[in-house]
Amino acid sequence: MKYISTRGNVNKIGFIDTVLMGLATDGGLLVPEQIPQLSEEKLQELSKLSYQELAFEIISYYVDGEIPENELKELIQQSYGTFRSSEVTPVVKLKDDMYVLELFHGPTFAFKDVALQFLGNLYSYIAKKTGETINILGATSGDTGASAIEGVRGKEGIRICILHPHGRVSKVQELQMTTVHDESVLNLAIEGTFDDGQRIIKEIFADLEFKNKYHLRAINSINFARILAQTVYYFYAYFQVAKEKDINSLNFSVPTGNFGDIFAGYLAKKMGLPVGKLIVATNENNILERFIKEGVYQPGEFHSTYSPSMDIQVASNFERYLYYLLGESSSATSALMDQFKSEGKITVNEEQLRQVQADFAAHGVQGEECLNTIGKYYEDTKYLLDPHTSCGVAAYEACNGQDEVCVTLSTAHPAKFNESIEKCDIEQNYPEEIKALFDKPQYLEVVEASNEEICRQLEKHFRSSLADVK
Ligand SMILES: N[C@@H](CCOP(=O)(O)O)C(=O)O
Repeated sequence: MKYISTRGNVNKIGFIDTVLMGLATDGGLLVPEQIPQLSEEKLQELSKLSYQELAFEIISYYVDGEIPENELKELIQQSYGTFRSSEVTPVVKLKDDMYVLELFHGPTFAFKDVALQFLGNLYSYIAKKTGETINILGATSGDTGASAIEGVRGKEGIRICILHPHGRVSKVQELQMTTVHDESVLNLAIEGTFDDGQRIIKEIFADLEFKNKYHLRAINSINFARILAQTVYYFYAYFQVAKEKDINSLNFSVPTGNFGDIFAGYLAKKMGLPVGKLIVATNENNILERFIKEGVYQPGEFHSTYSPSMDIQVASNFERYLYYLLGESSSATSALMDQFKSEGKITVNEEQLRQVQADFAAHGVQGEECLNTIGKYYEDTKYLLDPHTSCGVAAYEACNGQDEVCVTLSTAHPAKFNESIEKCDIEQNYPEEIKALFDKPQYLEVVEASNEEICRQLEKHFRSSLADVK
């Protein structure tokens, strides 16, 4: 298994180099040269496995022997041993035709833990094996930050810097990131939006001299390892639903911001999992909904919403999908990404739009609809949705067809978004870990959202790594 760039200007590399490269050096995203195809018999076999066993099987296709089997198994056990549910990502039935895939049983109560517990351990493994210096740079709209920090804190030889948009994440999200008192962790609250942070880190990664000097590594879903670990739970959910229902295919409704989570579902489908519709649920920041409905990918006005983790205009993983939409043509992908840079939009032709609509359905959820859905499901089922999951459920209601069965991805625990839940007049019980955050001091720096300022901060934080250069 080798990896190539969506823009075609990176020599083929293996799995560990892919993890270390993060953003491809030509500015594109790394993808597997060929996607493994699983037969029906293989799927049958996989359906009998525990989450950890399944993760091992799926991940092995992509690691392709670069990590010895027993060590990969150990990495996976370590990563999911921190989850509060023995099933890791349990499936809960809410309606006859709708299940919720609970992805929030990890240490920071968000779906990001599923991949970032694994990636944190993987980075630590690579650091130990190869002596590579791991200085992580990431951007968050709320959930990735805490999850990434939790995934690597206390691990020898790893430092991390996370950018979050100042005042635009929920209080719990902010506390989860900023109450970690560890000299290897730097939290920068930027005066701007998540898109500013994501643009800045991508520009810094593209400055290869700076990236190499400070050994910068990616933790966001630009890193293919993130997508890979997230693919596992689509398989797991499918197998759990298939155990109790006779299904030929299964829809998934996915709260979507950076397009990484839903792209993992797209990858599972390409591997042969019988996925029906992949439903993109957005909030008022609906660039993806507009693209799927109209074929034009163009950022709109930024909105602060009840689901802050999805307050994203430019979705990182969109380029990975574009590459497949364009028949795996790196020259066509580069041309469209160049056009996006110069004109600020991408328009696909009618035939391509038909393909997009065969791959995805979409629904943009407005604030009121998000809160009403939380209220309605709480009243009807006593199940409390967080505002992101609520967007997913509202999108299932809008897009799931008759006789179709859907799994909605529950991306976070409602306790992370008390501001929104309180608006629904619902009182919730907070997990002890979250309650405890409110008594802790915070460590963060509020900084201007400029490349110069962020580089200055990184030089300070990662300075000692210069001595470690191999
Ligand atoms: N929604 C994310 C934004 C970053 O996305 P990622 O999947 O690329 O890490 C967040 O909560 O931070």
